[in-house]
Amino acid sequence: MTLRSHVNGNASVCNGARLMQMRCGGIYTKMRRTAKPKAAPAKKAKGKLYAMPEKLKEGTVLTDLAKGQWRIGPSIGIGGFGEIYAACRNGEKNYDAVVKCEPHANGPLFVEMHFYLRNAKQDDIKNFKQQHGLKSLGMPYILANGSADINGQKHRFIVMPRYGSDISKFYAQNGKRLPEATVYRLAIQMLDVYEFMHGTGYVHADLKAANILLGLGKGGGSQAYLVDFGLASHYVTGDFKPDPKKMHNGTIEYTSRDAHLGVATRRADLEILGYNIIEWLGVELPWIREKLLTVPLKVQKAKEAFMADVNAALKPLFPKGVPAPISDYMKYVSKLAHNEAPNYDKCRMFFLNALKQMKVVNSGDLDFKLTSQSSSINNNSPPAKKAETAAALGQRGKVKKEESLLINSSSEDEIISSDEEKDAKYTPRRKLAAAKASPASKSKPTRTTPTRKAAHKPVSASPKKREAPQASSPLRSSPLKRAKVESNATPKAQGANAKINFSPAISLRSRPGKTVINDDLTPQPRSNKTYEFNFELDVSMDANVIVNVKRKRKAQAGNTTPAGSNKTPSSHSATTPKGSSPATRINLRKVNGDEGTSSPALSSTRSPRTPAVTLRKYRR
Ligand SMILES: Nc1ncnc2c1ncn2[C@@H]1O[C@H](COP(=O)(O)OP(=O)(O)OP(=O)(O)O)[C@@H](O)[C@H]1O
Repeated sequence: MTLRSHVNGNASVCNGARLMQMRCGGIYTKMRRTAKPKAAPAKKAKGKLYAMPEKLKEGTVLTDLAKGQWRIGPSIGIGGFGEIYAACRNGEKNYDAVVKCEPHANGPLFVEMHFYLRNAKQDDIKNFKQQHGLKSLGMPYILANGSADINGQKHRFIVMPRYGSDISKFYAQNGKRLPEATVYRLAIQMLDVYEFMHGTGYVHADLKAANILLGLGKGGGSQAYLVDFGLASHYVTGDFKPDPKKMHNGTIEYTSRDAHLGVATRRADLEILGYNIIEWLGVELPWIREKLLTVPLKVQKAKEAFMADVNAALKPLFPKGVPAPISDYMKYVSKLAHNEAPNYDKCRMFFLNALKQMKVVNSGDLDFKLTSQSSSINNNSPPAKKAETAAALGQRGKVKKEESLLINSSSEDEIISSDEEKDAKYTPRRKLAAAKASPASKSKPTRTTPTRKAAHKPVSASPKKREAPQASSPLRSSPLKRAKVESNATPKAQGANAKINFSPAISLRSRPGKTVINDDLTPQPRSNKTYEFNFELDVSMDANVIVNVKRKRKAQAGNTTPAGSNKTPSSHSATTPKGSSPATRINLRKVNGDEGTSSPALSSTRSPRTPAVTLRKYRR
């Protein structure tokens, strides 16, 4: 079906595969419709919290807040909840900008926009480069922003410079590895971006090959840009307080230990970079090799074990010897305190020294061609699988873009906290789907290959350091009630020990390779329909369900039953044991059935009402 939309008076047409939102088992997710031409209405359906943006037709003109006009070109990428278009100033021919457009209610673009507006002004970037003796910096910036009414739906858009291919394409083309020297150069460039960003009080939290784009145009190939600031948040400078609402945010393969606990820290960014560079060297990360990605808690544990003894963890990954910069860097990161400012110069030196030894200059185009020398690094070669041809990749990327992100209602479904506010303006992006496949078999779709333009040559790190300000007014700091899960351990120890673990049977779902955001920026409104079910029954979950999670204070011995509850055998079996830590209580209610009916007379034909199911909190 073809849908007509109107943007600033210009008729536009959208058709074909669109993303639509599905809600299932209390989880909001999206499903991409592929072949069926009979599309659902572009407007979000009643009860759906997310909507993908309306398709912008080529030639559409958007007017930004400063009255600048931007002509939309072809679509060049689809992110989790938005679409990226090439764009140019109206009247010009050079599509050297991109427009990222999302429904107004989507939180991440709001976060990204404000991050750019506040912290990544072109002057700030210029000053940073001057202060640090850098010819270029892989920090994007915003050119314009605005709102547009598209097909009756309010959208937000930002305009940014256009970059080239993302490096996941080269990684996949090379059979899942990058040349060693290029890995080190990328690490240095990303540390530069981190230093700039951390200097503004924010962390990125989602570095991965798919979010690193080469510059566009002549010389652009020497600088990599870190994009997608939808997860940017203020880092903590005080106590380490795990936040259940943000646990496991990021891309599961690379999520840091702190992010698994919902805490934004600078060391977490460095750790994420560490996992990436190890992988770029052709090594399969242990939690990927062991196929743990669908269970975030297992990934979290594996990473904790990994970082607890970096030497021992790296050895088997590099049987011919662990590259010095990798072990030095990972050891350094493992020793950082959660609120400690990293020594970026020191980190860059690990990689610069390695480049020196390899006699590779840290300038000129980044080389993604794998030679026998650059691929001879001592690793396990998990990607012993054949390198994929560019053509095959292009095909695969295409297929992936259209694949269904279908969720099933298994016991791994995410639990949505009932503590969430109802009056929030922005909707968090919960990209949760039943992506069971190993990420090893996945890669990002191939992007449009750029033509080259401006010349930049990066130079090594400079001596000047920029003081990171105190995190005072977090853009995404939660105004919401948070679970108190602090431990008494020291901040550093807390990073490793403080945890809330749900039952493995109710683990948070992850999406290998994809960013997952469980944030509280835009709490989910409650559904009108809730269902009650007995935990021990085989329940079909193909219905809208709200699962309210509440933690209780430590129950007194012999008084673990919620007052007035009709306990079922299942809830008895899950009662908090004497002396255990506060329990997690989950209420499951059904509204459009026999809500409030707990008559024993009905029990022969219906499930008994289960007012509360108490789960035990895991302790180490
Ligand atoms: N400035 C840019 N220039 C060229 N391509 C871009 C640019 N920004 C993004 N892209 C392309 O669009 C894709 C999606 O962009 P981005 O990651 O910012 O979107 P997202 O909705 O936040 O995605 P995600 O699902 O990774 O969170 C990128 O992988 C990249 O290929």
